[in-house]
Amino acid sequence: MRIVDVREITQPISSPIRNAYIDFTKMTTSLVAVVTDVVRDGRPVVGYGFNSNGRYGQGGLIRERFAPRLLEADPKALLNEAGDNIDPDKAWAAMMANEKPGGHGERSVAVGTLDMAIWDAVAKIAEKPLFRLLAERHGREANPRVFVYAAGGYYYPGKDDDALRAEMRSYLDRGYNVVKMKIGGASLTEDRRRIEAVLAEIGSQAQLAVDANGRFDLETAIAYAKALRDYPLFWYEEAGDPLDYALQSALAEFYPGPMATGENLFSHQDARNLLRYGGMRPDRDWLQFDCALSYGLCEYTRTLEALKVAGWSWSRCVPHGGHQMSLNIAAGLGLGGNESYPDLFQPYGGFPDSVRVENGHVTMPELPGIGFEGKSDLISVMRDLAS
Ligand SMILES: O=C([O-])CC(=O)C(=O)O
Ligand SMILES: [Mg+2]
Repeated sequence: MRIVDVREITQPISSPIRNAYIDFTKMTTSLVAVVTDVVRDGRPVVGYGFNSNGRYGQGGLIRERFAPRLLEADPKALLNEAGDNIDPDKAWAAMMANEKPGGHGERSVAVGTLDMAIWDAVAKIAEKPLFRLLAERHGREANPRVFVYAAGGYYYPGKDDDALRAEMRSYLDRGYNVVKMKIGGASLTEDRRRIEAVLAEIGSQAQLAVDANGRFDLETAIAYAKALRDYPLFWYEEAGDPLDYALQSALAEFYPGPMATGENLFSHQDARNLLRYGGMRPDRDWLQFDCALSYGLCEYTRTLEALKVAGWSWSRCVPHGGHQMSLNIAAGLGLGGNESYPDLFQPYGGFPDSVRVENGHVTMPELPGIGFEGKSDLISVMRDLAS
């Protein structure tokens, strides 16, 4: 049993949207396929992965360092004790050989992409949905019903409050009861008007989260906090720079409601520092680390361990990214839910075709692996890369 090939390609996931920090007109993702010599249902097992969204394709790093290390490793050294499957932690260690600690940069994205594909292959070789495999490994009961919220509310040219309201209404029509919109890409006065328009639209049918994408300095973050705390928001996300723990901590003094952050923290050490120094409150705040951007599930497991040590429940995690990998982790390990982008980043984000959102929840189908085979538009681009 061995990995016989690793393929990668950079694919566009661009759209004319903008958050407070970047536009997505040139956004890309790396799609990878880890091809094994294991045969299931008459075809070779291929694991697939991609790097969530927001960090561009990682082809250079994958081609030059991480894929060669996987392929050059002694195949036996990557197997589990029983010798009947790949051990993802051993594959991870092989990829990270001769990498210094710290300075996580974007190599965490390259590794996270390959890690997703390895876990997909491992669960397919085991002939189980990844969420069931994870629950078994951790001695837990899987819960296939997962909370999801609809992320959108971006700025884009010509979009007025009516268009924003219509967008949010369409999420409610599709079964969501928490929606998210961007702030910080306009003045506070304008953002207040946008928020009030959305709150008027959703009424008591849903709750609203807002996301500043790390745009604010301390003063602006606090000015927004003072305005936002009058609204019944689901959360106030990523007010300041992701690594500015002092800002996040100061913000807590002005914002009694739930805060959320973490999508741009790419290691368990950074996550632990957020818990140590960021003033985040385990009884109400939300952690959004995205495994695909942060060295994958092998590292995410260490992040979850750091949560436990700091006294946080895993149910406070609602990962960024809207991908099925985090959906599996949520169902298998009891996270609080997962992001979803009903209209964006397709075909990568979203759910298998059979899945419907009901009362803000989805129920995972019993598909081997991560479940990409259940999403026809996605599996077709994946099979174009390798099948
Ligand atoms: O606009 C983005 O980069 C995505 C984002 O922050 C989120 O989904 O929370
Ligand atoms: Mg965000």
